[in-house]
Formats: sequence, C-alpha cells, structure tokens
Amino acid sequence: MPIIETKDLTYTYGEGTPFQKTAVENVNIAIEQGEFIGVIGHTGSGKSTFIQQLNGLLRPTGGTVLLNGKDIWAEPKKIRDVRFQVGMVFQYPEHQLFEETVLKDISFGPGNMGLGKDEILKRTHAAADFVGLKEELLEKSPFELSGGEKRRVAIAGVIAMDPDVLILDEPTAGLDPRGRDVLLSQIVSYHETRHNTILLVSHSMEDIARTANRVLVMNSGHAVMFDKTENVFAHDQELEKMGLRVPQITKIMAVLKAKGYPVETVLTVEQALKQLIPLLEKGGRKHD
Ligand SMILES: Nc1ncnc2c1ncn2[C@@H]1O[C@H](COP(=O)(O)OP(=O)(O)OP(=O)(O)O)[C@@H](O)[C@H]1O
Repeated sequence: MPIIETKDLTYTYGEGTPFQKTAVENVNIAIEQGEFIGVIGHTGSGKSTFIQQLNGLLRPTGGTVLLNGKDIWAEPKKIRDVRFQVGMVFQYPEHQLFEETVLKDISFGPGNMGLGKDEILKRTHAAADFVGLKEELLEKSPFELSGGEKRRVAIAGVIAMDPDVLILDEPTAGLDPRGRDVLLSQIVSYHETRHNTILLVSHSMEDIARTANRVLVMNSGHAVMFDKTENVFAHDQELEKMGLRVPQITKIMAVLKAKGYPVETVLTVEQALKQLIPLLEKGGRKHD
C-alpha cells in the first residue's frame, strides 16, 4: 500500500468568490514508503498548495489525501496526529525559531507530541546530529547562529518528531553553493539512515537530479509528469516549454545523443564522465 495517495486532489482558493483560483486540480499520485520524490514546477504552478494538503495544513476543496490508506480528514479532530507523521519544513523556516536555546527549539515538536523527557532529549540530540549541528551550539540562542545554522535548527526541529514522511519546501534556498551541497548531503544521508519518505520541492534541477528517485512535475495546478528522475529529465524540451530547465549536464548529453553520439540521459557530472571518458579515449584524442 502506498504511504501517501491522492485521489482527484483539488484546491481552490476563495471558492465561491469572484476571486476564486484553482491552484491544484485533480491530482492523482501514489508515493511508496521510502521514496525520495522531487517536486518541480514553475512559480505559481501549485507546488506549495499541493504539499500543504498532504499534512492537513490545507483541507482539500475536492478529492482526498490518503495516508497509509486512510483519508486524513476522516476524523478532523485527529489532524494533529497527521502533522506529526507528515513533517513539513517551510521555505525560510529559520524565521519560525522562537525559543531561548537551540536545544529548546529542536525539542519543541517532540514536546508537543507528549513524549517523555528522556525520549525528547534523545531525539533532539539525534536530530541535531543528522543536520550536522555541533553539541556546543545547543545551549546557544538560535539568534546567535549563522543563517545556515538557523536553517539546520529549524529542520532538526521537524526531524526530531521522527515523521514517516518529511516534506521540505526549498530547503537550500538562499544558501551559498557550499552550504547547499552540505545541507543536501545531510538530507540524503538522513534518508539513507532513516529509510523514511521524503518530498523535496526545489527550483534547483541539480538538487533534484542528485537526490530524487521519482519526480513530480506540476504545471498550472496539474500533475503533468510523475516518473523516474531520468525519464522526466529526458523530456528536456517539454520541460523547457513549462519554464523549467534540466541540469546543464543533462542538456549537453541530450544534444550529443541527438547528434548521434552513443550516450544516454544523465543527471550528474559524474554519470556524464563515466560515459564520456571511454568515448574520448576510444577516439584516441587523449593527450598524454
Ligand atoms: N492564499 C492564497 N490566496 C489566493 N491565491 C493563492 C494563495 N496562495 C497561492 N495562491 C495562488 O495559487 C497558485 C499556486 O500557488 P503556489 O504557492 O501553490 O505555487 P508554487 O508552485 O508553490 O509557487 P512558488 O514556486 O512561487 O513557491 C498561484 O496562482 C497563486 O497565486
């Protein structure tokens, strides 16, 4: 059984008013436990509206969200439990830190779950470790930290709830290239260790290419593709028409393939080199 399934999921803002806007329309997808899903789409394509329905922050105006086969709105009073199981990290989550210390901030979520003190502490330390926060930072005020460290604290706060599904909305936005790489690697190793399900919304095709096993493409509120990452990125021209760019290296290899070179779709520079180096060496063009 899929961990998350949507059936004709639809969301209309301001329904019944002259300003109504359908942001998500009839989305039908199924996500299996343990998958790493990339969510891409142009600005305003409905990504945020879509993911906010998966943990009950927005109640669908049409269709359903099933978590482990059960409609999350079957018992509205239990929607809080859904939010513990489906953790959400918003864009620029560091703006939501408010406790006196980093430790207290990360503990806030597990505290709300009504766990015992020891368990809260155990989870807080484990979450801080997952995102690479050093122990000595835990007693500091979150406001004494750098932007990247604050972001880590916010993510750790959600990880500490140990959600079965973790949704991250643009987690690397605004970080420098090294900060992005480090945070992304930490998310990947968290996923490998925890084997939970992750949805990553990102405008960075490189980030998606490095992490996702399947990609959901949103366009004007519709789910227009949902397939393995390499299959989605093989549609480079269709994606470009939707205002999306495949990673540069994917594009270069697609051009070579179109020109008749024996190469396949790649997602990363490493994969491209594996194909290009033997080709170049066969051509005898290597300089000694
Ligand atoms: N609170 C709201 N009231 C009315 N319309 C909204 C509201 N929030 C979003 N919308 C509209 O719904 C559509 C989808 O917005 P959404 O934020 O889900 O897109 P997105 O793909 O996440 O965009 P971005 O990449 O810019 O974050 C847009 O047309 C947007 O203007």
